[in-house]
Amino acid sequence: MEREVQRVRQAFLSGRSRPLRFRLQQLEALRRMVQEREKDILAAIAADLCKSELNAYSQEVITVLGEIDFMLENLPEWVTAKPVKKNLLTMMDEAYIQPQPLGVVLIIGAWNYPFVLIIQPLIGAIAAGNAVIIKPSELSENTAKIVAKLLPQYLDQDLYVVINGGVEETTELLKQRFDHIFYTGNTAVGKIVMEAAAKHLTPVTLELGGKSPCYIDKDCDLDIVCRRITWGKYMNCGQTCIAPDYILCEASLQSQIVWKIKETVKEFYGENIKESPDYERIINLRHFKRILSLLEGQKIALGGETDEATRYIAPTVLTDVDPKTKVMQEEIFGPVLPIVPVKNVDEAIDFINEREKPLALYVFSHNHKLIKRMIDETSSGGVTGNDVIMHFTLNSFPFGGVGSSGMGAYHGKHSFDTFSHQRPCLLKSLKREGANKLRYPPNSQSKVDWGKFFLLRRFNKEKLGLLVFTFLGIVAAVLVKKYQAVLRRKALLIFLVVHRLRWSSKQR
Ligand SMILES: NC(=O)c1ccc[n+]([C@@H]2O[C@H](COP(=O)([O-])OP(=O)(O)OC[C@H]3O[C@@H](n4cnc5c(N)ncnc54)[C@H](O)[C@@H]3O)[C@@H](O)[C@H]2O)c1
Ligand SMILES: CC(C)=CCC/C(C)=C/CC/C(C)=C/C=O
Repeated sequence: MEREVQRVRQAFLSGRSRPLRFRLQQLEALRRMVQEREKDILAAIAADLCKSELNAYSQEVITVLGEIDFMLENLPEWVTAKPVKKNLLTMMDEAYIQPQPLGVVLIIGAWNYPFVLIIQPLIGAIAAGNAVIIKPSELSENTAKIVAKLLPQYLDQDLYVVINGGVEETTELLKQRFDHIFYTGNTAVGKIVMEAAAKHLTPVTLELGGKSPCYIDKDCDLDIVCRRITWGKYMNCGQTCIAPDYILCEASLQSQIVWKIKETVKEFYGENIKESPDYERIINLRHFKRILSLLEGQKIALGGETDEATRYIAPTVLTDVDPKTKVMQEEIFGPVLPIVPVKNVDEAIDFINEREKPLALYVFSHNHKLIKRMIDETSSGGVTGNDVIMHFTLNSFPFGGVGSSGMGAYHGKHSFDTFSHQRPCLLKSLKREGANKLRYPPNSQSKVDWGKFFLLRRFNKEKLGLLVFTFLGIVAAVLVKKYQAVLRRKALLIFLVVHRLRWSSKQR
C-alpha cells in the first residue's frame, strides 16, 4: 500500500498533472471512457443494485457526463490567477491568487450510487491538477471491478489509481499520508476517516448521511406533493443519501397522504411492484434485516411486504409514528416512510432543531413565506422547496452536509475549489526600499503613524479632499510609471510626504 501511494506521489511530483492542457486531455479521456464503455458500466451498476440500465444511466451517467462538460467549459477560466485588491503598501506590487493542486487525493466511495459517487469527485480532483487514489465501496463489487479495469485504459496509469478492498485495505490506506481525503459514506466511518486524517493533518471532505425531514403544510396540492415524495423516497429503493427520510405534518393529513402515495406507487411501478424494472432491491442481507427491524411495533399503512431471497421490501408508509421509536433514531436508508404528526409548523421547526443537522430538508407549501421561514429557522446541508432531491442536480450549488451530515462540499466549481489550494502570491520589487524601511526596527511613533496611514486609511468626511488628492496622486503615479520610471519614484515620494504632512497636522 505504502509503495502504491509513493508511486502516485512520484507521478504527482513529476508535475505532469498540472498543465491545463493535460487536465483537459484527461477529462476528455474520461468522457470517452464513459461513452465507449457505457454498456459495461451500466451492466455493473445493474448487477450491484438490481437497477435497470435506463435508471443507471439517468441517475449516474448523465450526472458524470454533465460534470465533465461543465469542467471542460470552465476550467480555462478557473485555473487562471486572479488579481486582488491592493493597499497603499503594495500598490506598486503584483498581487494575485493562484489556484494550485493539493497533491495526492484519496477518494473513498459508497455503494448506493457506486459510479457517480467516485467519478464525480475524481473529475474535480483531475480538474484541479491532483493525483488520485480511488477506493470504491467493496459492497458494490461489480462497479468497483469495472472502474479498476477501465480507468487505466483511458487515464494516466500512475496519476490515477484504483485500489479495491474492504475495511482492512481501507484501514491500511488511511495510515498513509494524503493531501486531501474525500469520503462518502456513513457518519460512524466518517469519524474513523477524520481521526486517521488528523494524524497527518490532512484536510477532509466528509459526505455523510442523516435523517432528512420533509414537512408538508396543509396549504398545498397533495397530489403533486405525494407524487414528488414517492419518486424521491423509493428511487434506488430508498437507498439515497438525500431521500426524504420521514414526513412531518398535521395528523389530519396522514390518511390522504397514504392514499395518494399508494396511488402513485401503482402509477410508477404497476400492480406487481416486484416485476417493475424501476424498483430496486436492498444491497445486502445485513441492510435488509436492519430495515425490517425498523418496522417492529409500527402501524403499517402501506406496503410492508418483504422477500428475503431477493431482498425485496415493498414501498412502505408508517403512520402515527412515535419519535422515540427505533425508526426515528437512525437513518432509514430503505423504502420505509414514517409519518410523524406535529401540531403546526412551529412544532415541526422545533422537531428538526432538536435533532442532528440533516443532509437535506424538504418543505411543501403554497405559502412561500412559510418555506422561507423554515429555511431561516433550521439548518441542513441543502434544501429543496416543493420538491425533493432536485438541489443535487444543480452543479452551481455546493453539495454537502453540515454538522453530523458532513463537512465540505463539491460539484462544479465547488469541486475545483475543494481540491485546490488558493495560493496568495505577492511579488515585490527589490527597489523602493525607502517605503519598506517603515516596518524595520527600531520602531517609532512616526513609523506607527505611517503604518496607520498606509494600512488603516480611516478617512472621514473632512478628509474627503485628502482622498481626492490621494486618488489624483495615484493616477499621476500610474501615468508617470507608464512614461518615466525615474520621475515616477520622485513624484510618488513627494506626494506621500505632502500627503503625510497634511494627515499629521489634521491628527493633531
Ligand atoms: N452525502 C453523500 O453524498 C452520501 C452519498 C451516499 C451515501 N451517503 C451516506 O452513506 C451511508 C451509506 O453508505 P455506507 O457507509 O453504508 O457505504 P459503504 O459501506 O460503502 O462505506 C463507505 C466506504 O467506507 C469504507 N469503510 C467501511 N467501513 C470502514 C472502516 N471501518 N474503516 C475505513 N473505511 C471503511 C468502505 O470500504 C466504503 O468505501 C448513508 O448514511 C448515506 O446517507 C452519503
Ligand atoms: C434527477 C435524477 C434523474 C437523478 C438524481 C440522481 C441522484 C438522486 C443521485 C444521488 C447521488 C447522491 C448524492 C446519492 C446519495 O446517496
